[in-house]
Amino acid sequence: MKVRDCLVSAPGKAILHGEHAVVHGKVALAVSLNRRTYLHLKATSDGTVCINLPNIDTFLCWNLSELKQLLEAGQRLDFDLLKRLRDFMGLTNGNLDTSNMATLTFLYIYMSLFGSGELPSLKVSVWSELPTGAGLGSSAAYSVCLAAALLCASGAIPAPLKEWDHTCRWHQEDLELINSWAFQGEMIIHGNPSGVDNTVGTWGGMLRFLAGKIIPLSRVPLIRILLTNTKVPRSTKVLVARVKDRINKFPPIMIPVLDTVDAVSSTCEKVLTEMTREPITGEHYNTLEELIDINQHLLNVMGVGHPALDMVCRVTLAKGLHSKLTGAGGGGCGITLLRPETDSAIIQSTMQDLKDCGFDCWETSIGGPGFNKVSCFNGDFALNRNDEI
Ligand SMILES: Nc1ncnc2c1ncn2[C@@H]1O[C@H](COP(=O)(O)OP(=O)(O)OP(=O)(O)O)[C@@H](O)[C@H]1O
Ligand SMILES: C[C@@](O)(CCO)CC(=O)[O-]
Ligand SMILES: [Mg+2]
Repeated sequence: MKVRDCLVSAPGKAILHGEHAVVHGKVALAVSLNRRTYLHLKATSDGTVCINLPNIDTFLCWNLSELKQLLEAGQRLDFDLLKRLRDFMGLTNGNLDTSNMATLTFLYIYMSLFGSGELPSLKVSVWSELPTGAGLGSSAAYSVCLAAALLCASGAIPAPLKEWDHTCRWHQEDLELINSWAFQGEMIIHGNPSGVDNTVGTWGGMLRFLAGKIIPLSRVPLIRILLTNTKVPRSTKVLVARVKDRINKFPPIMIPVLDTVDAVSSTCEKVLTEMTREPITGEHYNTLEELIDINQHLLNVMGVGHPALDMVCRVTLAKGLHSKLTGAGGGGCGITLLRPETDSAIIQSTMQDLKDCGFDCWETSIGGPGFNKVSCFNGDFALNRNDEI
């Protein structure tokens, strides 16, 4: 089978409000970041499929003949395939570490998309500017890249259309297909994802997400933030399961907490909208800061805080800045709101204080391009061509 070589990329994300609550049907506000994951897919002819995942030290190859034995003719690909793949990889349920989850996700999407025909020989390399497992949607960016590249290589979606300014775009229905396969990747990595992360990874920009419904927030003010990676490792799957256990244990206590987070997200959305319609005032920023503080406490109540995240809040508050965790929590990253008038000397000294705690810290603004097909190669030559090799 002929497959198209391609290079794709997808952005990471930050959640402003609504992490965890979104898994239980509440609103989340999420935004793409200007740090991305990249995937290069190359057709080969040696009868193997190989993955190079340098961020997680994973370099594996399989013979196509071995993989073919896992496919049952005519069968729809589903959790039976997942089970066969787990057995093939020698995995038990408790054995889903970083490398195994990434590998299983790749094999599942690859086998699902190519399983009804001939398995192609190819090499897939993925590298990322996002910290792995730190709350910035690294799993979703990985899944979106896999879905886009493998769908494109399989011919299930066409190569994206070239635009006048040398960028490429897929049609809405192609993006929906990418998003749905990326969601399956997230299911393997997260267990019970809401879909918000893969949706931001696919469409980019800022959006409101509620029970699978996406409302792009096209008019939002540019907001500067600090992102701080505490470097405390954690797994979204474990944290999502922890919150679920707490909800099951204390429904009358936890359900109102989820409702309150929902109200925080909606109030934040309202303020952001106001900020685009009227002159931005200090009062707008005061409200955004209060919402950040409230939500951070609620996330602690859900059991997804961490002493390192408390430290981020304390260190930044000492400089008058407000922070909350972002993503699944339990470690990983926090976001800090920067006011327009915040002096650059304050920002620099806050960043230094955070670095002195052993954290990584960088300034960014939120928004940014969504998913983009970076380029399509024809052999070693032409960029952005639809030709098959
Ligand atoms: N660059 C990458 N290469 C290969 N696998 C990756 C890469 N980035 C992420 N992954 C996969 O995603 C997993 C991390 O997902 P996890 O959902 O726990 O964290 P996250 O997505 O960074 O944070 P959050 O879900 O809170 O935004 C890793 O264990 C790995 O399996
Ligand atoms: C914790 C969570 O709400 C966000 C992780 O970035 C999980 C999800 O929505 O799938
Ligand atoms: Mg994730």
